Amino acid sequence: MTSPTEDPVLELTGVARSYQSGNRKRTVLRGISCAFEAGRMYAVVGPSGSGKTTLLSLASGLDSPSAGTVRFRGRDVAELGLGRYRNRHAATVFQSLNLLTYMTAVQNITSAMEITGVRRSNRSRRAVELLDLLGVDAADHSRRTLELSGGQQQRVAIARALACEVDILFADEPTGSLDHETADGIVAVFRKLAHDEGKCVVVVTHSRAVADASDEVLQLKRGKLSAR
Ligand SMILES: Nc1ncnc2c1ncn2[C@@H]1O[C@H](COP(=O)(O)OP(=O)(O)OP(=O)(O)O)[C@@H](O)[C@H]1O
Repeated sequence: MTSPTEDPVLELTGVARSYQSGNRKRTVLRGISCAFEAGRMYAVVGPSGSGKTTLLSLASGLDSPSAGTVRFRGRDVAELGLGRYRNRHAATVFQSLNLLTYMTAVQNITSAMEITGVRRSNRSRRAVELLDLLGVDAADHSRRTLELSGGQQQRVAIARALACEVDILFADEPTGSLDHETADGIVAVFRKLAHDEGKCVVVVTHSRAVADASDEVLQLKRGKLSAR
């Protein structure tokens, strides 16, 4: 586990998340403190129900903690605004990918740019650059994503997440539905984004291979972090 450094890109301090169910309160995460740096790939592992996706939701600004703070470059994301944090700094690739399957690979990315404010005249060129970076064949750029393989769809979803210059990329079980070889290709993409592009990559995974390929592993057990 990374201990807080002088300049982490993302830092969680004393983070807890509880859910109210009727008159019962259930604490899913408690006292989570950890720091993430640019240029590194992290895996969040742990048994089913240990709170991995909940942690990802808090770190990525999709949800707010019941206690504690999430800081992006030293600034509380609640103050920054969760929407602004997600649009400008931290993107998430969901298990379901959420691609618009009737659109081409390029169109999926350029439509995401409409929301994030990349200039219209630059969108197609930037989309092609991102698809190239992620190893999507040029012939597949203008195919509807419905017609692409699972591995290629995953690459398009990652490219779309990078549609604006985000610093942090989160992914929830990105290799869960892929065969070993395709999964290895996706892991190589994450490592490249961290090590060559300077992104902070945080992946929730059940895969030992993904954990082994990461620079650091955060192990969750009964809502707490433990060193692996
Ligand atoms: N919105 C919610 N309301 C109530 N309980 C929730 C909510 N979201 C998650 N939980 C509970 O929090 C616990 C942790 O869920 P979470 O999805 O974070 O686990 P996980 O480690 O990602 O599991 P898996 O590996 O199976 O995906 C579970 O018991 C779940 O039922």
